Amino acid sequence: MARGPARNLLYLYSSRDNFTKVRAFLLPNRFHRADSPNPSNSHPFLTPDSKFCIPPQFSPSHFTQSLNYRCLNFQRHPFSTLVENGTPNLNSAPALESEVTEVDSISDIGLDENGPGNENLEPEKRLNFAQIASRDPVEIYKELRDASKSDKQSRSDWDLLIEVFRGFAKSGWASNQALAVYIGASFFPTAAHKFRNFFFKKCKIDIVKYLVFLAPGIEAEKFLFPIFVEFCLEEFPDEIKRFRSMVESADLTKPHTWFPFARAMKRKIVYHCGPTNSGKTYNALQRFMEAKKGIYCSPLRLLAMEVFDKVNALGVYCSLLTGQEKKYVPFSNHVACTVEMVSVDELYEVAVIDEIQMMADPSRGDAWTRALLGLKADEIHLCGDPSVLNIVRKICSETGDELVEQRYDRFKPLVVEAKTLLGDLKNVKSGDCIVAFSRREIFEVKLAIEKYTKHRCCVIYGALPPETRRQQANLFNDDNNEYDILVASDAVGMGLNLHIRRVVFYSLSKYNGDKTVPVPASQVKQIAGRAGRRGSRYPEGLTTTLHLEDLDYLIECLKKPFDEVKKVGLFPFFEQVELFAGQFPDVTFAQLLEKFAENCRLDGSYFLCHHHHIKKIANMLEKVQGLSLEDRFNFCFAPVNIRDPKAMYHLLRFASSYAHKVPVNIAMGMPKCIARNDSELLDLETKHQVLSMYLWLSNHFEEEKFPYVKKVEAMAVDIAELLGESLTKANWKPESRNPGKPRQQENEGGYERPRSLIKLYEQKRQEGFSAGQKLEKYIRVDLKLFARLTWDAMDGETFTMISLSGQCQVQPAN
Ligand SMILES: Nc1ncnc2c1ncn2[C@@H]1O[C@H](COP(=O)(O)OP(=O)(O)OP(=O)(O)O)[C@@H](O)[C@H]1O
Repeated sequence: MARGPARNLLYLYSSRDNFTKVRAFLLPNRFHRADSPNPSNSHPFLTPDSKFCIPPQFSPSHFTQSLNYRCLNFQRHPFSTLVENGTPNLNSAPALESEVTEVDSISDIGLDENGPGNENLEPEKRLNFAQIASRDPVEIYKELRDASKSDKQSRSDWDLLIEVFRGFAKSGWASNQALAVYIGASFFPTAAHKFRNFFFKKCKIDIVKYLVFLAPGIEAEKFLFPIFVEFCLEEFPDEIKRFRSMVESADLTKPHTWFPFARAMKRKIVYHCGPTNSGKTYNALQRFMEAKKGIYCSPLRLLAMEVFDKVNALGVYCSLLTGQEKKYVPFSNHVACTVEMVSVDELYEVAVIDEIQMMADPSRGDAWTRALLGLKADEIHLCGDPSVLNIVRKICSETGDELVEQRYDRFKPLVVEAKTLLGDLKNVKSGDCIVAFSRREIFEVKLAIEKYTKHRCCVIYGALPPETRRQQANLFNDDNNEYDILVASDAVGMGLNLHIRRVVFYSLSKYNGDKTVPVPASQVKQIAGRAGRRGSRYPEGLTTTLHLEDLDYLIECLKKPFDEVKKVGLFPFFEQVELFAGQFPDVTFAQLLEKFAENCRLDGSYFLCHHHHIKKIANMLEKVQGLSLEDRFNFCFAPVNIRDPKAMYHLLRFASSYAHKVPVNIAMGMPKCIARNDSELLDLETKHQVLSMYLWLSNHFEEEKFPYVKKVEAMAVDIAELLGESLTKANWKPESRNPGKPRQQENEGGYERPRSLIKLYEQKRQEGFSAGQKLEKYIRVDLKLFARLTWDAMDGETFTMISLSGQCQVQPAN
């Protein structure tokens, strides 16, 4: 007999009138609140593409539907037409295997070699299958349970019955349905096996005949399933309870219900939707500054710092809060923060969430989702491209917030220069930003430009501290110096106000940690869009590629509409992980995260953010004794480059000191002078990252455990300055952080002139074109407009410019 909750479960389930209650009982949401909209309508499991996928048609009432369905079938196909002369039509049954296997004890069942079939019974004793089909499965189960032994079966029926149960045990459908009553997929085969043994020992002739009539397949599975559920509820209460606790503790469904206070508010969401350089953030910040109390949430420290400076300069007191720094400005009611630091406890009049499309970021998306769902603000301004507009609409309909959409267009046109740099960096011009997707390439390009032209280059890439990036940006923006070219990584796409005339893509593919892939169109747009920013001296923004071959891809990316995002990121809070950890007391933290990812339930609009880097840190910290689960969780989010062994070593050291309750010291020598070569530069970068990590930890753990904050801050400022100076003077060949990665062939100067045009010419010559002959190429600009791009294969003089604002401008060679 089932005990405790399982007994209740059985009781509720057993009463067919109580399906709604069963549903509420079976499928509670841990985060469900009484005031959440329509709790009983919530779907218990995932959408079809989630891990725990219960087909949408499933609900406990499906059992009744299933019965009705069978009855309906009978009505449509009268029993007499299916069973001629009382003989069920078994033609559709699959051929039986000759062997009879897996029967525990054949002597336990009554086997009658010449036993009666329905056709052999007197007409009045013939079985009414429609009646059997509509019987309450609870009653059938009870009847079986209470039977002392099984009725005698014919050999052929028995063989077919074995097949039916074999099919049931292997049924993906049944296994999936069983999840809803907390029979896990790994336990399902055992449960199905025991159910079969139970059935064989107790089976009644009418049920057997009906199953034989249904034959192996989905109909038989649907008939058996509710009986199986009754069996499981009584036989496996502990397994069910265990699996249910595990599933519930990994429940990430209905994330909007996690923020009851935000749900209690009627928020107004304003979506500023448009391409880069269209004034979205500017307008949102106007509202932010007008408000009595406001918060600006930034994707980058750098951008938070920019807003902090700008807003204070305009006379609105504003504090700064990032993972690494807390700058409190007295009397301030405004704060500029990084999105991960946003408070969902404070009440604000206006909140701005910048780059809202980053909700879909595979590793950081959860921070944007949390801000959108959880911010307690009367007005929330979202700035971003249109890719997440639909999903924001959906979220607003769930949260009950009002959504206002504001559309924007670029201030200045973005124009593609079809001439390209013809593969030669000597063709760079003042105001160019050359975009390369690796640190190594960035330095190669800088070296080549400075060697072969009169231009000087500033450099911006992700591993540089925000202060250094700003210093380089200022150097580039300032007309009164020789630094008129910017060489940058994709880090240039966000957060800096740069006076770029033309964005030139050095390449349009990048290494993603695994292989080299094309740069996604949305990123290409974002980067190209930096050209011709409002306020800069250039009347329009230009973009092009170094190589002619890359031009098509650039144009394709620019004209491609934004892909609609279908899912946005989520990640469990510590409390959720802690609850889940209760189910697995003996596993490591990395294994725990893995198990959480395997078992968590998500609604269809959400995905679980990547946790590879977290797992890597968790594995490294495994040998550190004395850290609580919460400590481990927090250490795993520290900003560290997991591919940098020195930085990882320092993190391990910090965690060990923390665990041993000794003050965490920085123990790192300060460099005396600027970097003279690439390895010294790399060392400066790493040192700054370690300092930054120390500051981050001091803000996320008890401060007294990190007593050297002031010293570390001063060191970080010094290193950022050294980095800036080093970059200004850098003229060496780059080294790779990743020596294993194959490098492109280099020549003496560290840069080989790309051969695209030469290759093209050679190829065309072989195809029969004579020198000077015009080649023609048609490039599709938008759905209707085609621009004819013509260039001279010999001299590369003629060029065409294609406007993507809908107009085609063909310009003569200059
Ligand atoms: N009404 C305005 N008056 C003066 N300057 C403006 C105005 N609107 C925008 N700007 C300036 O234009 C530039 C681009 O604006 P903004 O940063 O708001 O664009 P955006 O659409 O948010 O682009 P991104 O997504 O690239 O940040 C900024 O330097 C901003 O200060």
